[in-house]
Amino acid sequence: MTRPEYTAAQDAFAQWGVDTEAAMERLATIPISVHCWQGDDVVGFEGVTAGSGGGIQATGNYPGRARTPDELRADLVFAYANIPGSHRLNLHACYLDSNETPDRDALEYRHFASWVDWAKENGLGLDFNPTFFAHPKAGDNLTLSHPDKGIREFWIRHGQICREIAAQMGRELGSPCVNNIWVPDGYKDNPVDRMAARSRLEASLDVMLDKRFDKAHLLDAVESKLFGLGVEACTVGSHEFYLGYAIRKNTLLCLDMGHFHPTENIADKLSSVALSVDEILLHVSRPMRWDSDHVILLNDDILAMAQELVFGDLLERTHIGLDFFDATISRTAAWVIGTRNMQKALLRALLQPVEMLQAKEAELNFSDRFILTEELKDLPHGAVWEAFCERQSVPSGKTLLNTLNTYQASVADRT
Ligand SMILES: C[C@H](O)[C@H](O)[C@@H](O)C(=O)CO
Ligand SMILES: [Mn+2]
Repeated sequence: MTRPEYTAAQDAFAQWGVDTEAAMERLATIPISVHCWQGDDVVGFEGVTAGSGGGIQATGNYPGRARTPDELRADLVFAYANIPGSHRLNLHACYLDSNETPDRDALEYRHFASWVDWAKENGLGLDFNPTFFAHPKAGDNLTLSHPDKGIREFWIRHGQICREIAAQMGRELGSPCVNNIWVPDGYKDNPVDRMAARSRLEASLDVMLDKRFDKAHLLDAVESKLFGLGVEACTVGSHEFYLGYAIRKNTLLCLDMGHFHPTENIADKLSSVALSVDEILLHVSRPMRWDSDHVILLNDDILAMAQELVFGDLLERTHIGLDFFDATISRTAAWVIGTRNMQKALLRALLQPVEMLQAKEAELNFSDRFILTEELKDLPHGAVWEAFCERQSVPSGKTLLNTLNTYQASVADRT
């Protein structure tokens, strides 16, 4: 039954020429790649306790951390049931599901086969990431750019294996698997040979990415970063490095919202990058003073990002992934609320009278553009979101609060 609040909202938006039905239909088709690592504080299932390393760190000791693949999958099933639409799972190589303990250069598809079966059962797509951190051979915060050829070759092999695994995942699921490459490589203090380090990274990537795969199965992405804990002076894979690399090698470019100077506007980068690369991967995140990976809020940064995707007609060639991890709150709540915030931002963007706004700007009528953008903020977006959740059979408001708390209570005794 249609609620009167939705009917009123539909009329309010129609007065601006906006079709709420079309907006909801479009939103339902946008997959979000939910990151596995929010569920267990980036620990993984290798059975070693190396810690996340590489300058990334989950902080907090909230009860309920998933300790096994089965626990993580149960938590994910719960999370997806409370997120409207059909989505993807973004898996890291350190999340293998096996009784064996292969090193990173000995991983095989079969170590991840259970994830693929589970993804099939749950109608999910899979994305993948080689894990270049939390390993003795990454102890110097140098991997693909390490001066030691043996260490570079170890990580190249890991990267090659991960591409094979990702391609097979894509093949099995009939949906291209985005395999994202992020390396922590960098220097705490000012290096004196940046050129050598970057040349080594480039050469390693070239070898790793040499084999061609069908794009229907595998999409390679490279992720840049400004700095991390312990690599404050120089990150080898900087934004300029990877922007150039992605253009030259025709890979996706991954823009992580926490990987730039805190005053930079990441939404502003989308249109610039999209003119030179075919497809973009986003790691939607929330940095606070540094790459702190806070759970995303429905804030101006996220709204601006969603607006650029919609206004710039970039949804078809942008893969929306999430990258946050908070261990001070319920991890399943973090997944659900964070993912829904991304969707709410997209819905708000889809509910804008884009052509009207763009026409005002083209006429240089900045006063009208200003008046409109501010007045439109008062439209009843919430009623459309409620209707969307209802149609997708997921709860909202107090029911969602209770659902999240009940599940959290059921996992709180994990030690
Ligand atoms: C776990 C992820 O690979 C990692 O967060 C990476 O994407 C990143 O953003 C590192 O800062
Ligand atoms: Mn990231």
